[in-house]
Amino acid sequence: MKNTIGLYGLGVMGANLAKNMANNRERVAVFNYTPDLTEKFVGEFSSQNVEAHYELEAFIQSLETPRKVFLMVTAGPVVDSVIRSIIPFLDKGDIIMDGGNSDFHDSNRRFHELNEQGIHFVSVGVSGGEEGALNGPALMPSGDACAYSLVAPILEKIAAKVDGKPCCTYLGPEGSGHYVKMVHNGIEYADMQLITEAYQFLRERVGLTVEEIADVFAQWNETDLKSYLIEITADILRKKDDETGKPMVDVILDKAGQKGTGKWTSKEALDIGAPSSILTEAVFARYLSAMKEERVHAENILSGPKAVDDKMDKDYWINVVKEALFMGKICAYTQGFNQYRTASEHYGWSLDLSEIALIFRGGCIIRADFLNKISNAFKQNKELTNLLLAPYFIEKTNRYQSSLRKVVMKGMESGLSLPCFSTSLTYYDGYRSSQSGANMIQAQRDYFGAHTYERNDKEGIFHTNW
Ligand SMILES: NC(=O)C1=CN([C@@H]2O[C@H](COP(=O)(O)OP(=O)(O)OC[C@H]3O[C@@H](n4cnc5c(N)ncnc54)[C@H](OP(=O)(O)O)[C@@H]3O)[C@@H](O)[C@H]2O)C=CC1
Ligand SMILES: O=C(CO)[C@H](O)[C@H](O)COP(=O)(O)O
Repeated sequence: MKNTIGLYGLGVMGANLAKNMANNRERVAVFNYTPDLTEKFVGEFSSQNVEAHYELEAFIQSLETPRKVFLMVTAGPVVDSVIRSIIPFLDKGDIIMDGGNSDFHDSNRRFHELNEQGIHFVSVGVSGGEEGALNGPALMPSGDACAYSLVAPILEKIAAKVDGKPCCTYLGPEGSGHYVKMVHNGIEYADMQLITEAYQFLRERVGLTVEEIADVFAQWNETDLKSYLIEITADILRKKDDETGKPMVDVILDKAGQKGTGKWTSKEALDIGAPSSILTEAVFARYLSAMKEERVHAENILSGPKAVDDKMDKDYWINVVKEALFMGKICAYTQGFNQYRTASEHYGWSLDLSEIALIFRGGCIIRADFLNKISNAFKQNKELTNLLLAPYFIEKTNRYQSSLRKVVMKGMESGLSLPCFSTSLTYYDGYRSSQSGANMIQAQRDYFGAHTYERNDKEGIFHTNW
């Protein structure tokens, strides 16, 4: 009997996706570039639904037609070289899926190049890490809708489920699925940075211990802040280092790494004119964190405000920080979904923002209860220009904006760097201001470069002889 799907790439994600498919009664052929990972996979997982292959041609020929090949390999040129290697064994109508964190520009190109050869290409954004890949990731597929309908039964089966609905929906043409995954990661960066700033404020300004902050996060996870990232933050704060007995978080070097998807989101925001400032500030915060040696040097040279030793009411401030964090998250998700809307218009993709929020409810790193509210907001008003203007978010921001202000002011006053909290507030205040100050910029542009301006009292294009 032929296999229903082929999984190429048995690294961290690919191995677990193959197990997930087999556990869901798909007959999976597996292949890896080097035999070592295939041997490791076969050694740790045995299932009558898995057939391991060490020859590429035999792997492809073991698949029922139209053949469905799922690639889970390192993003970038590797994907192109793998596609080139399997093409000779494929027939017209076969389907290649790419589940890696590929740049959507590459996915657009691959979609069209393969289309010309009669091969369907489905971009599949995958989120959920190692555990999600095994037990149910969030999947963001795009490409040819007919091709998707052929792989949908498998993808929807292996995806996470929330309220019985798979966290997997066809999103749009070309590489739009990888675009959705990219911005998901941009939002992920912002969410992580906001949580980090809440933690820093509670520790350095309010004076809570690591253990107390773990309890605070665990308690927040019982509220409207409930989310995977809040949950794991509580777990992280409880973990002690075996060697020193110190909290794990205190022995980890404060230099953040990154693989690039957050940066791509920001570059793309600049290209299409989406004001994703909080997402971008989170990328810059990682860059600044990576300059550890310079920061250590500067600490002894550059002055800040005098140490403040006012006693802060712990219970009062825990609640203020909670509301500030929720407010920051609302602004960050607003920017991410605004970027989807702008990209959808820019590329002509017709992305359904309500469906994207539904996919994110389970399996993925940014899964959170309040994605239901985001989904409802876009479902109730398809023309919604900005999430901040949806009734639920108007009510929340009206209540929480003053808390974000309090945390930013207290933090700034004491010299605490709060890049995403402060940028959230700046974005919120900027968006709700009918008067922006850009009239001055227009005047300056016209003064030095005769770039012209519009007037607010009559139609037309004007220039002043300054
Ligand atoms: N880890 C995570 O949490 C997530 C990762 N992703 C994305 O999934 C993809 C895979 O990630 P992950 O499983 O973590 O990575 P791993 O490093 O664990 O696995 C990489 C895979 O790519 C293969 N590969 C590398 N170079 C080549 C090549 N030249 N030709 C053929 N195959 C090659 C490797 O095979 P070999 O051993 O032979 O080199 C291996 O199977 C990436 O795009 C990643 O960004 C997406 C979501 C979450
Ligand atoms: O895609 C993911 C989750 O959704 C990966 O975990 C991602 O690689 C994390 O990004 P970075 O390494 O840049 O922090």
